Amino acid sequence: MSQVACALTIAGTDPSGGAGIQADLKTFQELKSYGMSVITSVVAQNTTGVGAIHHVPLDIIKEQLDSVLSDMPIDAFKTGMIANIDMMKLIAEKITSIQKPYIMDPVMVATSGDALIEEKARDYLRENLLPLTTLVTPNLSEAAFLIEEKITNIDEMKQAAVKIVDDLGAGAVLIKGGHLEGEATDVLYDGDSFHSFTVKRIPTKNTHGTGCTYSAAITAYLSQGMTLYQAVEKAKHFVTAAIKYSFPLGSGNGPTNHFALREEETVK
Ligand SMILES: Nc1ncnc2c1ncn2[C@@H]1O[C@H](COP(=O)(O)OP(=O)(O)OP(=O)(O)O)[C@@H](O)[C@H]1O
Ligand SMILES: Cc1ncc(COP(=O)(O)O)c(N)n1
Repeated sequence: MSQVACALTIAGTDPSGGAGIQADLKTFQELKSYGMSVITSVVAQNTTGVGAIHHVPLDIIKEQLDSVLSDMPIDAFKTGMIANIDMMKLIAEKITSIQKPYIMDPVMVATSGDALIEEKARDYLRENLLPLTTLVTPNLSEAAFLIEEKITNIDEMKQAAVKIVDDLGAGAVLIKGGHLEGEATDVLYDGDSFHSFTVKRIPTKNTHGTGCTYSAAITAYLSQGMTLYQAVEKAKHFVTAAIKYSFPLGSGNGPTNHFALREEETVK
């Protein structure tokens, strides 16, 4: 590692600051990794939903990747929104040279329900990008899409986890249970053993960007050399605090609070 741990995100944007690249960079900064970003799509969105999407031209995505990869150290990286097959092909080709932990947030729809990737790109993602991952972090509906079966409880989350790693070829999987009833339980499976991470559900509608923030926190901690288990454990703590201290900003689902660890310090 260089003087500072370096983390890269390859994803779409959120001008309202709660999700996408903006959430990733805030999280990297807050957790003390040096943050870098390659933008795939410029998304006009806020807490209420998505207005419009401009896909960055492929040659400019390539130039961004080349600029970072040819000059900067990378200790871990993540992908978020990758809207279509052409972008996925390019990114798959470029990231194979990185040889560092790769965390994929298989973003498909925003909290608001708006689609963020083309339907036919989902199969490409499963078949071509998933096998390159160190960790994939689907929510319940993304995991259900990956295995083509419904998931309605923790046992089914575990069965899905085994399929995603053993059959589909992910390095490891963290299935997020934020959309289940009751406690917020996530299941980590690394091909060997299971770990569950459970917190009491926080009563809030301000969950815009939780998935992005969580996977960015895991990426930051992995960039600092932690084991997968340690990184997920600490990231779960971070995202839970970010939800607990979330901001009631905007008129839809407000953003999580990336200063949350500082809030915890002040109430100690
Ligand atoms: N109300 C809540 N209280 C506590 N933890 C929560 C709550 N909602 C979600 N989580 C946790 O937040 C993390 C993100 O999970 P979630 O399943 O919501 O992912 P996501 O669907 O990708 O995110 P988003 O809801 O932003 O689209 C997980 O650790 C989940 O358990
Ligand atoms: C550019 C971009 N990427 C991802 C999400 C998903 O956000 P969430 O974490 O709320 O599901 C989003 N709304 N916008």
